[in-house]
Amino acid sequence: MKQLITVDEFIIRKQQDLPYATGELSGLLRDICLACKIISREVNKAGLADIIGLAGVENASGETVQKLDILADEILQACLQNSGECCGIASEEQESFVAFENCKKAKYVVAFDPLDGSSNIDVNVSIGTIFAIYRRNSLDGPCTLEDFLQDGAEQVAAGYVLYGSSTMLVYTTGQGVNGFTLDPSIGEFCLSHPDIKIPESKNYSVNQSRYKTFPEGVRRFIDDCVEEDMRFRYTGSMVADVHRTLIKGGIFMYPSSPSSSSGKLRLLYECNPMAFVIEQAGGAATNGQERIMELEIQQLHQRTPVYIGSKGLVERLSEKMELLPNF
Ligand SMILES: O=P(O)(O)OC[C@H]1O[C@](O)(COP(=O)(O)O)[C@@H](O)[C@@H]1O
Ligand SMILES: [Mg+2]
Ligand SMILES: [Mg+2]
Repeated sequence: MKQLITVDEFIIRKQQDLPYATGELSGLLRDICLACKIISREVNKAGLADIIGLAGVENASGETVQKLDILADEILQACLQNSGECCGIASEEQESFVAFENCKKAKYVVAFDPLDGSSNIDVNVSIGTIFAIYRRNSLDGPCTLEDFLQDGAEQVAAGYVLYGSSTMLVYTTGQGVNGFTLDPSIGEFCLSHPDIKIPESKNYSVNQSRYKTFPEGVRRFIDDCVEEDMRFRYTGSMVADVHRTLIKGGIFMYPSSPSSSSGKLRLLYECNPMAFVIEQAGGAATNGQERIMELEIQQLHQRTPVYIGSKGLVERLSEKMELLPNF
């Protein structure tokens, strides 16, 4: 029988490679895994329970919130608050960050998109959770806004859980990327994709229906993709689109438009964590001019255009954007 390595076992082994590590980050990663297993269970039976549909409110980004967005947000917050390793959280579904009174001495803060791709919930297309972990600037008192407003390059760990044909955890602590598939019969994430490297390939992923609104450089790049018979794929869930890009290679794009000069996706809990994963797998992530993980962040829900994937394609796109005026 093939030897199973659970994510807990994997984290413990990695921990032994770092003699100075105290186990707090490992504990935090395990708490995120627990929360995502609970979310996965809820997602799988969502059609049977009364949790599909609109929550009747808008979030800080002005987007419609679904009942499952709120449930996932509550599950993550509860698991992290109970963990003792997390000093506070920032979430897509909450206007401001939450400082945990019971864990003022904890070293880490976590930013997350509790449920990504929520427009796909009611049609059974893959959705996910994205998370980013930062070390606090100072351990005095409760966490502050500045603890969350750090460059993506300061991330200590980041990753996502994809609720797809199987549930999968993919994460990095800055030493490569590993993927774990949830075995529902034993309730454990087991190592299935060790040391993931993103290949170069001819796949592109973008919301084509917005083509006319894209900057000219992006339009010409997409024209080349069509000309070269590249494979087009787009689900409308960033987690699913970036995961496919990670495994099969290619580029995922969410450009700016005249009505939204910063695009749609959020830097803190969508673009930075995905950029960390993709870069650690050998790929690249840019806003068209600068590396995503070096962008200055001033607000929790700040948006950015994003072009992310295989290095060669991201470089080609950046060159096109440099040559052509923005609009
Ligand atoms: O419908 P559009 O404009 O293509 O946007 C799709 C994008 O919006 C998102 O759904 C935004 O994320 P949320 O569902 O977490 O708000 C991404 O997952 C996805 O890439
Ligand atoms: Mg999202
Ligand atoms: Mg979301």
